[in-house]
Amino acid sequence: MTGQGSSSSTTGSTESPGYDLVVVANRLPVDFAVDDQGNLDWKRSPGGLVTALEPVMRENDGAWVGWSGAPDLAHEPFEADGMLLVPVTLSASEINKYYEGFSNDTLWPLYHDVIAPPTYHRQWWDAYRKVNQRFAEAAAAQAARGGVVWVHDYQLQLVPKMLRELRPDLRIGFFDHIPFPAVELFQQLPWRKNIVEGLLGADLIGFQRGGDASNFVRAVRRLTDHPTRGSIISMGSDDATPGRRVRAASFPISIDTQHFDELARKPEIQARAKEIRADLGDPEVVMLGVDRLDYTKGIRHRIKAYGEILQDGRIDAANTTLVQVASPSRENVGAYQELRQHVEILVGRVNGEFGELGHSAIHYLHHSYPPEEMAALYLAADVMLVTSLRDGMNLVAKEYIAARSDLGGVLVLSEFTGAADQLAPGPLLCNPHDIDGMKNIIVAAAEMPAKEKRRRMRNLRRKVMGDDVAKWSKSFLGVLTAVPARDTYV
Ligand SMILES: O=P(O)(O)OC[C@H]1O[C@H](O[C@H]2O[C@H](CO)[C@@H](O)[C@H](O)[C@H]2O)[C@H](O)[C@@H](O)[C@@H]1O
Ligand SMILES: O=c1ccn([C@@H]2O[C@H](COP(=O)(O)OP(=O)(O)O)[C@@H](O)[C@H]2O)c(=O)[nH]1
Repeated sequence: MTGQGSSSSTTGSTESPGYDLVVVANRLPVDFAVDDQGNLDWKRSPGGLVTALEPVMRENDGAWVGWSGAPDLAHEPFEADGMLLVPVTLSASEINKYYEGFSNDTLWPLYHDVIAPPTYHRQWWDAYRKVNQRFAEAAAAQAARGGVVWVHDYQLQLVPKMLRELRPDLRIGFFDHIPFPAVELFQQLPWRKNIVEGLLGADLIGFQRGGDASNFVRAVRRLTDHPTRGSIISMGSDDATPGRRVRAASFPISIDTQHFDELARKPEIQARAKEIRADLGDPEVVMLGVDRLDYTKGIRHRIKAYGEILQDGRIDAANTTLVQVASPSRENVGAYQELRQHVEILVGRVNGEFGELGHSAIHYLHHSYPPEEMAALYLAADVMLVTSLRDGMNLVAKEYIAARSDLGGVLVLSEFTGAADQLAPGPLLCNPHDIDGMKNIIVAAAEMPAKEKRRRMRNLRRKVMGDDVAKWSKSFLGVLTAVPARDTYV
């Protein structure tokens, strides 16, 4: 299916067959399922990226290229909610090598400060290249002449260069949702130069934090001969491509703030929050952690600190409860399997020691919840614990703030999140590696007077409520579309 380019769109391309705006991300914004008749069915998946891009996709003539999430699932492009969805098929072996392997067992740990040791396998790299090429070809086939293609995240870092080789007329943006590591760590990667050159195929490379953008520019300086000036990298011309400039800058992502604010004001969500507290036995203090079960999130450090606080008698398990949502994630990757074991042993130990009949010290939930339940959990929680060892942004922290129009609740936030760069001062900042320090902060949060909570939450809401995700996508695309359109078309 081919859309009609529209010259009135914000991406401002010329009339030509194809889509003015093409988003390329590892996952499509839908979940596939087999219906009662055995037919393939899909429903929207409520991810942050969908919310962020939906308004621009609707305003423009948008196509979204991504993987369905299942092996060997071949599906024709189809229309959904005013955009074209273009499924990219991955075999079971490619999921193993490209997604679980290179993306989540090589790049993910390397980019998160080697919290877990990255694994370097040449076969995984081959699969990564091959799959990136497939995504680039799918995007090249959909984009209108002079159109805008926005590539997302570490799974697809080679796509910008591959796409530019196929379609030099395009304006190409890339956004990195996770940290970009210091060059001293990045240099471990045997294919470090290919990754840097892959990204430099873009006109604009966005990062969550200024520090990530600087790390990337340092990697460019160390690993290539491209001249740099501040955040601008000059790419020389060759026979096939004219010279151009690449900009690396920070564009911190946000959430649909209004949606979370409105959800949390609904009487049924407020009633659900009360019900959650009642189900927990109406403790004086409810603490909450919500994370994918990922070793970057500092779940073990948090539970260790909490257990020690109970052990020290600084908080009484009889009137305090920790609810820990640990949603299943990347379950075929060894480091995630090990983490699950460690966390569950730790939870069992703390509960065995400090739980009573009818009252657990920790309520551990290995599930995923819809946004309505998330909003109710946020409202039910006196203290929100975000203790990541490293995190690109952490949207949970922002959602908690957006949900607390009652100005109740305290946010404990790790220094090592992108969110901390934006929100401090306001949250109680912690270093999750410093267990004693974190214990003091958790106790201070639990005991904080209501007046101080209100003052902090008011400040935090001032920062978060005016900075929603539509603003994020508009600001990135604003800079990208300011890049002059190129006439070359192959
Ligand atoms: O697709 P999965 O492998 O199941 O993983 C889920 C997503 O996790 C990562 O999220 C990151 O992006 C967030 C929004 O920018 C940010 O707040 C967070 O700190 C990051 O970890 C990943 O980057 C996505 O590609 C995954 O889809
Ligand atoms: O059971 C769950 C757990 C998490 N989330 C959502 O997943 C996102 C997590 O984003 P974050 O940036 O905090 O971390 P990531 O998992 O992307 O690394 C947030 O929007 C949460 O509301 C959810 O919908 N249900």
